[in-house]
Amino acid sequence: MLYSLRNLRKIYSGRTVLDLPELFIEKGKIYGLLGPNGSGKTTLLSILSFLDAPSAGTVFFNDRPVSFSGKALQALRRQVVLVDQHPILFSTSVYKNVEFGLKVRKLSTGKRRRIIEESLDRVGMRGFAEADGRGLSGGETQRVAIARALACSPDVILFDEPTASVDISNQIAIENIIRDLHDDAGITVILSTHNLFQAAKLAQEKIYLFEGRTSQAAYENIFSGEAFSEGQNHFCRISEKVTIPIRPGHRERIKVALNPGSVKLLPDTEKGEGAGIFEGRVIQLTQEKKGVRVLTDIGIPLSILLKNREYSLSDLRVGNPVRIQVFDYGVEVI
Ligand SMILES: Nc1ncnc2c1ncn2[C@@H]1O[C@H](COP(=O)(O)OP(=O)(O)OP(=O)(O)O)[C@@H](O)[C@H]1O
Repeated sequence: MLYSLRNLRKIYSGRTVLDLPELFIEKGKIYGLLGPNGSGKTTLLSILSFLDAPSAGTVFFNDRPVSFSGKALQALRRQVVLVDQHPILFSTSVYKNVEFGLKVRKLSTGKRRRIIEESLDRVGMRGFAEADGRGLSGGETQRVAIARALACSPDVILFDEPTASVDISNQIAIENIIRDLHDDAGITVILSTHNLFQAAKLAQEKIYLFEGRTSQAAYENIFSGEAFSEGQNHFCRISEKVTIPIRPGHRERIKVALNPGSVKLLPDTEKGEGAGIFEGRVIQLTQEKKGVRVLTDIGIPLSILLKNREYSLSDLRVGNPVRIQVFDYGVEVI
């Protein structure tokens, strides 16, 4: 087994944010790590990449217990690399950015050149070798960060939301790169994503996290909140600004899943406030098989699925304002 996690916990200021009695990850597969904001995906990735130690429990890597200190950790960090959600490149050429890890390993100039060119080729960025790393778009930066990771010839690459801040064309390119890493180079990939469709497309195995624990269900838009009633109307308060209508019969703290297909897009002209109506911004647009997924920020990140026709009639753009309505029938208490 590549990873076995036993009784693993991460505790921040007395709060348990990760609680995994048992988790196994096999070699040579692509794993999708799914879960709402704050469910512990990034925390788990930083432990799996040996950048952060668990508060309790044991991580076995290739069947050996990992000690999160000392020299052995350096060797493990070469085998496993994490590509951050917002990678930071140095203010120098793309070439030199990729070269950095290789210089540390004291490889000859010729060997370095070959590895850098190969890595940049794999991500389609060889033409950018002399460009300044700081002048690239989000998607290009992400691709260079992948090349930088690849240059270290790791056995495992972890991605934290690899396509969260890139446009659609880069998203497709990055998904293809990830697929090739697995298919051609046999690298084990673990990627966190909010996007169930992306996980379905890329991953052979899925791990669902909710509030730091693994969960079985593939629900989307999962939130916790307080259920309350006002007369005949029933609500769940998810945050200070976001209260959604729910069906009757619930009290106190509940978990809800909002079906992305039953959230309605309201035209700009339809003004007025009401239960379940929210204003926010478009964060990300993704073409999927069944339609277009719109990630919105309405005070909470909410994913909506629009039919292609509905999308083409709208003028949704990343960064633009959006008005939506949530209905009680689209909210499942789980
Ligand atoms: N350094 C830290 N100190 C205190 N709390 C933290 C720290 N890092 C993470 N947390 C908390 O741990 C929980 C899990 O966070 P984490 O970033 O792992 O979630 P996530 O699933 O990656 O979320 P997102 O999708 O928003 O990135 C959150 O409640 C977060 O506030």
